[in-house]
Amino acid sequence: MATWKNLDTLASFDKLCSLKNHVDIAAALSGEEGGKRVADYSTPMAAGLNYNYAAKEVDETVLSALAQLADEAQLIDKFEELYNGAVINTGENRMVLHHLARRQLGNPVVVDGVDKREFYVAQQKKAADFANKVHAGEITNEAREKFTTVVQIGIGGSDLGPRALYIALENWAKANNTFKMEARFISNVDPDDAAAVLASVDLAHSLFIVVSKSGTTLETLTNEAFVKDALTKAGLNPSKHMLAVTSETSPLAKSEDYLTAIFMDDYIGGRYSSVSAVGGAILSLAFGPEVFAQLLDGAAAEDQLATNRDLMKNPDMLDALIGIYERNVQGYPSTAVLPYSQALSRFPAHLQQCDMESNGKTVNRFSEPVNYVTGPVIFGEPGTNGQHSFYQLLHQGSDIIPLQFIGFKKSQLGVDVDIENSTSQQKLCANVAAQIIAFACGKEDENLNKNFKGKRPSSIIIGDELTPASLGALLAHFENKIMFQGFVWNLNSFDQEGVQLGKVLAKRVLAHNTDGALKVFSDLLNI
Ligand SMILES: O=P(O)(O)OC[C@H]1O[C@](O)(CO)[C@@H](O)[C@@H]1O
Repeated sequence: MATWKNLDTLASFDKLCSLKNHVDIAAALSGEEGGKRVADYSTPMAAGLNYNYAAKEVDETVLSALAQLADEAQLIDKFEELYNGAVINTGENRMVLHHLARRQLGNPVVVDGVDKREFYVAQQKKAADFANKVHAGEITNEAREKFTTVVQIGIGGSDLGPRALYIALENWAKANNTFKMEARFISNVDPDDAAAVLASVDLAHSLFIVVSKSGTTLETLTNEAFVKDALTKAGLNPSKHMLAVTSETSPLAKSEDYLTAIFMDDYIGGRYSSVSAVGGAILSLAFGPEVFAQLLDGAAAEDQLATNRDLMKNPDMLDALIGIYERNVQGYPSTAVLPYSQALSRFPAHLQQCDMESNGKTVNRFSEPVNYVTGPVIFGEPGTNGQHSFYQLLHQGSDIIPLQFIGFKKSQLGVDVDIENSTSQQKLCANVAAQIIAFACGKEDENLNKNFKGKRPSSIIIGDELTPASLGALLAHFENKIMFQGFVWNLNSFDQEGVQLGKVLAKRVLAHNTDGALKVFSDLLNI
C-alpha cells in the first residue's frame, strides 16, 4: 500500500526547491538549440495528440528531480490503488471509479455483488438504447412525432463537462453526418436562464434530461419544476418529455415522472462524471452512441498512458509535476488554459470546476493543515479572443501565469478562406506559435512600456483535429493531471466541503431565519 505524506516531508521536494529559477526559457529557446528543444521536449498523448513542454522552465535536471518526486510520492501506486477500488475519497469514505466508466483498467471492483465497471457500461448501454429509440422514432412525443431537441437540466459537474463536450463536437458531428439532435442546457437558478432556453426551443418536440447525482440540488430541482410548469402550460404531459440521470439512492430514482431513469453512483464525482451517463445520455442523443463510444476510447487510451511509471512517457503525470514545480517552487498563483479552438470555448470552464473544486484545499486527506500552497486559480478563453482581452496582463502584468495552450492543425468544418496568402486556420495557428515565443522570450525595448520581460512559461497540446477520440484524450489528460497533483499535495481531491456553507446560509435566507449582516444583505436584495 502506498504511504500518504505531505509534500514538504519528501526529500525529493527539497531537491526540487533548490532548483528555483534554474532554467531561463528565453535562453533555452534561442538559436538552433532552441529549435532542437522544441522537437525534443514533446511526449505523445492518445488519439494523435502531443504534449509539448519546450517552453516550460524545465531541463534534464529539473525533469530528473520531478521523476524522483513522482517515485517518492508513489504517484503510480496511488493511481493503481484508485482504479482498483481503494477508498481514495477519505472525506466521504468513497471509492473513486470514473476510470472504470472508460471500460478498462484494473481488477473488477465489486460492491454489494455488483461489478462497478459492468454497472457503468450497462448504464451507458441503457442511454445508448434510449437514444437509438428516440432517433428511430420508437420513443416519441404524445402526438407520435419525433423529438428534435434535448435539453439538459443540471449544474456543476452535471452541466459543465457535458456542455463543454457537446459544444466541442457539435460542428464535428455536423461535418461528419452524425448530428442527430440539437442540445441545450439549463443550469443557473436565475429564472432568465430557463426562460430563455425554453423560449428558444420547440417544447412539443423537446426532451428534457434532469441530471443530478444527489437528486437534491436546489438549482436543478427548481429548474425541473420550471420546465414542468412550462410543459403543463403548453398542454403537454411532463412525464412524456423527461428522463432522469441520477444515483439509485436519490429521490429522483423513485419518481414515476420520467420516461426512464439512467443511473450513476457515488463513486463517480460530479466533476468527473462526463464519461458516465451524465454525459453519455445527452451526447448519445445529440450525436449517436457511437460518437460517445469514440470519446470513451480516447479517454481510455490516455488513461493507459497515465499508468506508465516512466515520467517522460506519461504526459498526464509530467504535466501535473511541471505544474507542481510552477506552483510550489516558482510560486506562480494561477494557470490559464488557452485553447486555440472555438469548439473548446467552454472547456476552460469545465476544467475550472474540475481543478478548483478538486484541489482548492488547505487541509490534507487526513484533515490536517498543510504548509504549502495547493491548487492554482484556473481560467481561460479560446484564442484569439483572449489575446484581445486579458493577454496584456499575461505579457506585462506583475504575476507570471503559466499557460496551457491547445491547438489543432485542421478545423472541424473545413470551411475556410484564403486572405493575404493564408487561411483563417493558418492565422489561428500562427498566433499560437507566436504567443508561445512572445511569452517565453519577450522583447527588449528602451521604452519600458513597450518592454516584454518574457520568461512566461507555456506548454501546448497539439493535435491534427478535434475529434471525439482526441476530445476524450484531452478530457482524461486534465482529469489525470488534477488527480496526480492532488496526490502530490496529499489532498483528497474528490470531495467539496467548501461549497456547503453558502448553500446552508442561502436556505436560512429563504426561510427568513437571519440576523445581523446577513439579514441586512437579504433586505437589500429584497428577499
Ligand atoms: O449532480 P448533483 O448532485 O446535482 O450535484 C451538482 C454539483 O454540485 C456540487 O456538489 C457542488 O455544489 C458539484 O460537485 C456537483 O457537480
